[in-house]
Amino acid sequence: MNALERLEKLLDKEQFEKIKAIDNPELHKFLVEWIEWLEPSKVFVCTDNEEDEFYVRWKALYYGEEKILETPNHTVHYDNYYDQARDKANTKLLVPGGKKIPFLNTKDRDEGLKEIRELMKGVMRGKELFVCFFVLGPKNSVFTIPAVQLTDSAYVAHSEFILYRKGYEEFKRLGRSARFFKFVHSAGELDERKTSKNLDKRRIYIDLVDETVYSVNTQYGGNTIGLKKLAFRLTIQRAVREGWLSEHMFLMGVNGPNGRKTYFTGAYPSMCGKTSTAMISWENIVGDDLTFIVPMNGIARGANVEKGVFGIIQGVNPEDDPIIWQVLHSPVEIIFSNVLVKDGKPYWNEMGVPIPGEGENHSGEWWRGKKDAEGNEIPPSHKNARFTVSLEHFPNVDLEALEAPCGVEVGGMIFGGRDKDTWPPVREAFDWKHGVITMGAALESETTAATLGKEGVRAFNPMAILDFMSVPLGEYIENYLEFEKKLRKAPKIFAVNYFLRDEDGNWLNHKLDKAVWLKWMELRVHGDVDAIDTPIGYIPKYGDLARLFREVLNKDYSREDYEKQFTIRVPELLAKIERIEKIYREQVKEAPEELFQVLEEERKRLLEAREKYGDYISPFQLEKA
Ligand SMILES: Nc1nc2c(ncn2[C@@H]2O[C@H](COP(=O)(O)OP(=O)(O)OP(=O)(O)O)[C@@H](O)[C@H]2O)c(=O)[nH]1
Ligand SMILES: O=C([O-])CC(=O)C(=O)O
Ligand SMILES: [Mn+2]
Repeated sequence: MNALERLEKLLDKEQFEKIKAIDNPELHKFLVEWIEWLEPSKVFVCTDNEEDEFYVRWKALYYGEEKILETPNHTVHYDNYYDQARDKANTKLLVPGGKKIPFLNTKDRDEGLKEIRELMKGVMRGKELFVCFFVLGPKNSVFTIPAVQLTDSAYVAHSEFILYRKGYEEFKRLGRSARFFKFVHSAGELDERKTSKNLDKRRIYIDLVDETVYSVNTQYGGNTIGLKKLAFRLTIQRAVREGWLSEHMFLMGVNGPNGRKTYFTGAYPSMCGKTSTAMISWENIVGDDLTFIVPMNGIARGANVEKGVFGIIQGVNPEDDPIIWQVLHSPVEIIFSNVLVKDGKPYWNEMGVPIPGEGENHSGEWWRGKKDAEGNEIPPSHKNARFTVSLEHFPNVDLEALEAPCGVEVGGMIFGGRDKDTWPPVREAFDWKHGVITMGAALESETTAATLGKEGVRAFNPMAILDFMSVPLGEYIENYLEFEKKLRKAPKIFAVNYFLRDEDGNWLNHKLDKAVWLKWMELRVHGDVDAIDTPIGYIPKYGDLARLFREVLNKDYSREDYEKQFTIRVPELLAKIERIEKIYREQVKEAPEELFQVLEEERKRLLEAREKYGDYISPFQLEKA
């Protein structure tokens, strides 16, 4: 019996017809093998029909994975108290022979496949399996990658309908020529709150050979939403093989003088400001998490991989995030996850309005002062609580850019992280190579609640992508350096730091100051303002920033603040070069030789400047020079 014949026996006629309409034997084989193995009691195949999407939304409520909130189209979903973030330890890349690759969590492919298959045998007994088709990137474009998702979580399927473009028709159109990704997910056994129970058997295994990802005994989006961080490992591998970039970056349009619009991408680690930057109300968001950048006719062109936002809700307040606030209070389709709910209304930490002292949250029934099993006080919502919503609902979205089959020209690329004491708030690289190495490859950031484990630890995180890296780092950086050679005009590279603090631990910048840095970078892309030459790149002149603070935020910007923020901190910068060089020499090992040269040049410039001006160099001193 061939795969299609076996499928005909397994599926209802209506569901079978939907599969039969796709002429792809590889797909049929994958489906039949997994459906037989998972043993669901029911299978539903989603086409691009709206009714199928409604069916999934309804099932999320029916099975209790989501609950209705007061505002129409709003629901809440909870993950297990210990399943609130990405599980790095149990996320493994399956590679033949289990080859050790520095900084990557690898496992022998045969062993991994065997283990995951055992964990998944019959795991969907008594459950409904959803077969869903989506695409990464805009449809029918150079960016498009089709993907099929099998999941027994209606919440996961529902999230994907919000976040990705539908792909059933694309699968039909492509037939046998589709080079598609495959995702198999099961939430596993659920407890009475409908959250994954067997967390000790939580596994996320990425098969790089077969471009397939398996995820079991977890529900948290970062571990389960196939097209998000699971697909990301696969697209990084493809990008490096094919010579383009697949990045942990937002994509946004910054509005310059006289109606000019310049597109920027920005790579900051999880929970470090991508969404809050791309959402600035007077600029235009295209994407907030994942961007493909492809060279076309010598121009770097970017596209959002997704069409929705799985964003952090903590700290969203009406003053700093008016647009997100407005969308979260309108009757558009939204899934709130791991927030506090009281009388059908969602609440979250630091929302800028009073929060009830009791309700239901990620820990179950909650009251202020409640402690968890470890004795920690449980806040109203989890730090990594999120909202899931389509971008089309945001008044500041650039829909044309979102759907453009050729993407948009990338004018600038920004790197940044949580750094309390080393980098200034914004600076521009001397050139592509300088930026890629001293800003991208040298990125460090403090760990956050987006992953399980300790927070606030400074960690090496090149290009904000280390958690998702799926090829040896040296190859990844080499691909970046090569990328410039395919371009007539390379994007300018910048670095930002929103998280500088003074000696007492107070932030040196307000959350909205980033809006000013963006305007400055926009002007620099077009050569409209001068800058100060420093050992680590170009920084803004005080006068330009003071004018922009006035224009953009209607604020005074003092010379004292400027001087504090933009002081060149030579000891910290030198120590950082030491750390980074050591990591690449001793741990990464196969890094391109250019990386060491560029770091060495930067060190030399810093040492010379220190001779002349001392350890802490005022930007005013450098401006005069
Ligand atoms: N102090 C300070 N905090 C900020 C600033 N910008 C953002 N944050 C905080 O950083 C946290 C996360 O920011 P997001 O923009 O949602 O993070 P993201 O980079 O989109 O993260 P992922 O979705 O996990 O990839 C929130 O708690 C914000 O309040 C800033 O300029 N200063
Ligand atoms: O993938 C997730 O869990 C959410 C996210 O954007 C990140 O952690 O970078
Ligand atoms: Mn992210």
